[in-house]
Amino acid sequence: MGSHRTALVAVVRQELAEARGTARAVLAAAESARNEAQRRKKLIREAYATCLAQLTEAREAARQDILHRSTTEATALSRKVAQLAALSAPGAAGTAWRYWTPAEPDRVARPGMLRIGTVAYELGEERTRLPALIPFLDHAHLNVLGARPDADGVLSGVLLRALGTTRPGDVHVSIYDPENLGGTLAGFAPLGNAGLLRLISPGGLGAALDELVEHICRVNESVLTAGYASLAELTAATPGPRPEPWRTVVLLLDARSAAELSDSQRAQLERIVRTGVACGVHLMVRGLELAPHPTVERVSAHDGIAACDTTGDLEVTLDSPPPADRIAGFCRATAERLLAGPPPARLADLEPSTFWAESSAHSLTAPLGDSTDGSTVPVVLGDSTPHALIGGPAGSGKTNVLYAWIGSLAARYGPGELALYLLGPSFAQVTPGPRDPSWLPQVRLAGINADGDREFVLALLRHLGEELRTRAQAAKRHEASTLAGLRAADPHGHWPRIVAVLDDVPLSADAEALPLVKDLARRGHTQGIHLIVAARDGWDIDGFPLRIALPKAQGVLAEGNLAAEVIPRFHAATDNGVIRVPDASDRTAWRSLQRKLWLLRDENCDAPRLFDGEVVPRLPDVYRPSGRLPDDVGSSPGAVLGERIDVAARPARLRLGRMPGRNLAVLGTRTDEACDVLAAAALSLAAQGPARFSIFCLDPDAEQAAARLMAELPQAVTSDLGVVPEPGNVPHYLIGYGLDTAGRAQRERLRALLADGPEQRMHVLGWWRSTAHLHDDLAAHLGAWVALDVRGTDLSPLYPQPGGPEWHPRRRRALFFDRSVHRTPEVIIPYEVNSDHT
Ligand SMILES: Nc1ncnc2c1ncn2[C@@H]1O[C@H](COP(=O)(O)OP(=O)(O)OP(=O)(O)O)[C@@H](O)[C@H]1O
Repeated sequence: MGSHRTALVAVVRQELAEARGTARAVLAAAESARNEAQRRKKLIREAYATCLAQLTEAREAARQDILHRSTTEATALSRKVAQLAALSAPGAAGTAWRYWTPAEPDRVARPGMLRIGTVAYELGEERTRLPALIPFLDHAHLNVLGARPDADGVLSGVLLRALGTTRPGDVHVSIYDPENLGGTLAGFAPLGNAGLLRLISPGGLGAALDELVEHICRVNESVLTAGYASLAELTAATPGPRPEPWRTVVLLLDARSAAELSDSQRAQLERIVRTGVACGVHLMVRGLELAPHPTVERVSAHDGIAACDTTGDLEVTLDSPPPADRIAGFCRATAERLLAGPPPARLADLEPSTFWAESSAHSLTAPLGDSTDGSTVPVVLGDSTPHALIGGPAGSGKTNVLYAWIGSLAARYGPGELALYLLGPSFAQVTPGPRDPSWLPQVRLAGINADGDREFVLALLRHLGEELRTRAQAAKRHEASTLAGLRAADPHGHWPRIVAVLDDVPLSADAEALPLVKDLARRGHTQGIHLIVAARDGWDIDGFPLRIALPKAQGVLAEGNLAAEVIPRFHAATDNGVIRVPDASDRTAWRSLQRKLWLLRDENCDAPRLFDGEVVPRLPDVYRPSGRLPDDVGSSPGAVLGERIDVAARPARLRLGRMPGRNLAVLGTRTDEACDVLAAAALSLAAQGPARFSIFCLDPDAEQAAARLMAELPQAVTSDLGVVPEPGNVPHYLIGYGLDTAGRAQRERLRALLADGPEQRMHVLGWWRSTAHLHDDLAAHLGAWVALDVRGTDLSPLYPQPGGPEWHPRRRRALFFDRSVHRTPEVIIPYEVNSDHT
């Protein structure tokens, strides 16, 4: 029993121990599960916190980015809006009263918007303002409602800006102010002095409205007849002053006076609202609500704040009214200017709406200036007025008239229609210069500083004579009798009208030039060649039917026409009336026009040739030996001696063929020029092919020049004329300096060379200081000479006619005579050869 119990106890114990063990295990598992759950919970918490932080960060970054972008875009947008506002209301239309000055626009400018205040808005941290603009002239009537002082301020501001952005006289104002009888806008009263302002009496409103409606009918009729939809369109298409001024009618009403308006007055007002803007009639109404219409701009103003149709919901802070003294000062000045007449046209006002759009087939028509009413006055160079004479005393503005005319012509007729030859002291600026590379594309030739070079004037006249002959022959071939006919028969030919301008060129006493001018005047116009001559008083010539007289000019206009006596400064009188000439000599204005035309030119258009009598031409590089020379030299190489005084600036050449007398004498005491002539001759001969040179210098003053020439010439040797060089196939030139002092033996050899050399291709090019040492035995073999400071009579031994040629020596000019070519000698400009290398 005891053992049974013991066994039972043991079993129970055993089971209890097992149960305890199981319970412990379950507890341990439960604990570890709890730990795991807690760990997970912690992890989740941490992840949640990280996620939250990241999200916050991302949200902040996105917010900053959006903020930055919106600020940048808003700044750019606001800048653009500000630019747009400045463009829509430039200058006097938009500047604050503190800085305000009136600005007269170009004739072609159209009215823009006008500022009445500002609109504020937030830009980032800042508060910014933009001008609040409303339309007026050509666009809208203005209907201001609200508090009286605010409304009056808006009205006076808009009226002042409208007047200050248009030309004096272009806006007429009528004011109906039944309570204050004009006192409300008293500052504008001075406009009345020039007829620009009218007060409508309290009983006169009906008549005034009737008259406005009639005016609208009349304007409408002429606008529609001309094929336009509005006065603004007609004005834009019509050159000159406005065909009709704008009419601005200010009605200052209050509740009582508004209630007193009769039905017919209200009906007339409605008509004006509907039709006025297209006819330049604008209402400015306070105290009465106009019937809604697209052309009515409504402004409601209270306590310095306004809302208007153009700015919509935006609140406008109104500008304070313009200062009364500013209004009065402006109106006084405008009235005075108007009474003094409109200002003269500017050079830019002579420009056509399209450059180079005209054909010169029948004439050249261009305005020279405007008349006192502001309309431009065209001047015609054509069949009945082919040539013009501009006369007036010194400083009266002749050159200025020429510039105005040239500019006006050049703006209308392109280089295919017009070619200009200009001779006068001021024409350098139409050619390219170091400071301004532009030129006038129609100019073929400009001559300046030619006072001492009548040869240049003659060359130009002869060139025109040549052109006349060429055209006459072409016309004959095509059986045409006028330029228009020739151009029609030969449409691919190049037949521009030619205008030659001679400004202050001494012609009257020139027995050679005058017949050439007369001949051109008589026959030029049929071939499209026109002359414009500007001269001081005392020059008169037949064949110049178009007369332009400057103040105090004598004998220019028809007898009995005293206009020149009475016209003021900068005016010009013609037989048809008085012209106010713009300031065309103003460099900035001229350059601006020239630059525009220059940019229009064709790429093949050559720059004009400039002849400047004070500039010494350099020996062109093509006449210097450099690079590969031709193997063969022609049978009569040409020695280049200087520049010919002609239209094309060609070199004067002396042909040195195998014929007796083909030698050259350079005569005169001006060492530099003599050395330059010899150097140019020798270098240009060397540039044409194989040649030999012997340099023979007897004058110490010329040694340096002789040495320089030696250095530049290939195959040159010095010589003392001890032996006469052997003839050969290659031409041989003996360049002799200061041959006056040659000894007897040298002279003998020289004579032999002069006499027999040329036929064996040996030629002497020699310099003698005077002709005294050129005895007949030498002179007989000198077929050509270049004379510097030698009197004409001293040249008689070398000249076929007794007494020698007529020659008045002057610096850097030489008389060139080649017996086998010239009938009379020609004046040349010796090239400068050595200025750049010493
Ligand atoms: N319409 C004008 N408006 C303004 N200035 C002008 C006008 N016409 C001429 N002038 C000025 O008057 C001055 C003299 O003009 P210009 O040289 O044209 O006279 P001119 O008759 O050719 O003189 P001269 O006979 O001495 O050559 C110049 O300074 C020129 O700028």
